Amino acid sequence: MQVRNPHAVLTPFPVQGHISSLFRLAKLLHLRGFRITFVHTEYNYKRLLNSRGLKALDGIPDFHFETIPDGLPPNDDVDVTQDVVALCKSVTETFFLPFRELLARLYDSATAGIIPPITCLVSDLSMTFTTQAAHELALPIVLFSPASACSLMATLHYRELYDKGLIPLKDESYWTNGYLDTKVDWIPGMKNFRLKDLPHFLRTKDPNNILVDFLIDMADNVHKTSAIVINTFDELEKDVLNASSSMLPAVYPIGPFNSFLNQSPQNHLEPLGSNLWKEDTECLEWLKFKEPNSVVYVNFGSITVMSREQLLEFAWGLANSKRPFLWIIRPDLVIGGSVILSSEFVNETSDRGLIVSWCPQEQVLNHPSLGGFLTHCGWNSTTESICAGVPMLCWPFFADQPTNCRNICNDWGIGIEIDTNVK
Ligand SMILES: O=c1ccn([C@@H]2O[C@H](COP(=O)(O)OP(=O)(O)O[C@H]3O[C@H](CO)[C@@H](O)[C@H](O)[C@H]3O)[C@@H](O)[C@H]2O)c(=O)[nH]1
Repeated sequence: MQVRNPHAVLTPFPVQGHISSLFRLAKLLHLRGFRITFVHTEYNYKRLLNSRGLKALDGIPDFHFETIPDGLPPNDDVDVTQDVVALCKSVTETFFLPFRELLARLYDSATAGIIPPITCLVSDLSMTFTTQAAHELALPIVLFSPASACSLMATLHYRELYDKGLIPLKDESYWTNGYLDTKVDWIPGMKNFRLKDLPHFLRTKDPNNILVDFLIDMADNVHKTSAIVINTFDELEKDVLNASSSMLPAVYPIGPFNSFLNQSPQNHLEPLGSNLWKEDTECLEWLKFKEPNSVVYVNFGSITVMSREQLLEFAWGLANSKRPFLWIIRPDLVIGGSVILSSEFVNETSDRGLIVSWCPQEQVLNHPSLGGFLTHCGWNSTTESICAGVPMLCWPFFADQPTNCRNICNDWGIGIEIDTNVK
């Protein structure tokens, strides 16, 4: 009898930071002999082809892509992956049916002997509809957390924050009135945390906030699966992982994925990438001419936005640091459109600063010229920086970033936080 490869269907939440890490897990599974079906939204699939070339997703045996619509109105001018609220709403309301249809098609192909039958689904925690589809079709499902164990644990306690009356916030002055300094010392495995250190979605006055409701649904859904994979490792988050063992289904902290991938022979998978923006590789050439450990690398990930004033603060901070810097400014980083930096700034920094719109971040972080990383503390950036041994200067923007920042600066001692008074 012919033995067929196990077949995993992986479904990321359709934003860059979630796609990046699940894609790495897909590659690791493929290296272990799995057939992979990786499910993108139609929109993101088009973006990948645009950024990486039409052939970039073809030709690797047993590594396949499928697409489902994202349910958002077509818009060639606006990047829909940047509107997290709209995406969450659409995930909840529109993704289930096309996903179930896709599984039915894969089932038919497997029955016809064209592909191996689906062994299991591996889905981002945020894609809760996949659990229902798995149960309806009697398929095993494993959930995947692209964020840290600590952020997951905090999110699992959002309902309790409500029950204790700590959220929603009572008034707008929470930024300045010290309320966010309120101690939260009852979440298992998380010592000395304050409200401001928890994933930032709780900073709302709205009792029916879409994102908070979305996260509470996500937390409830966690208990409907048999296993959770987290892109973290025991030594980094021992306390919270220990605490989670009695609260959650089986937890597998099998990260950091980038490190395991880099240790595996994976040249044949090299052409497969997950960056939705086109990478500028010339910055790697530029880095070659810089002193070891000298360059400040500045990157705020794929979703952070900032005001013109904030951008200018960073610009002049970099200019006044007198250090070489590589700064990634996405075209949509600044609210209200791109900013042309003054000729004064350009003259001051042209011999030691390089600005590009997207880079191969892991290669940059591992370059010997890197000295430090000014980061928004996205979990991928955090783990990539840890693996590369690069200290961090932290400017958390939203989501799980305050939690990561707290761990980086207080528990792990590998970064310092920028005190943000500029809004
Ligand atoms: O120029 C760039 C910028 C980013 N990246 C990659 O893109 C990913 C970005 O991920 P992350 O650092 O986690 O930031 P976000 O894109 O902001 O990710 C979202 O998703 C993460 C995982 O859930 C969360 O931790 C973040 O808070 C959330 O904003 C990383 O793998 C980077 O290496 C590049 O390759 N080149």
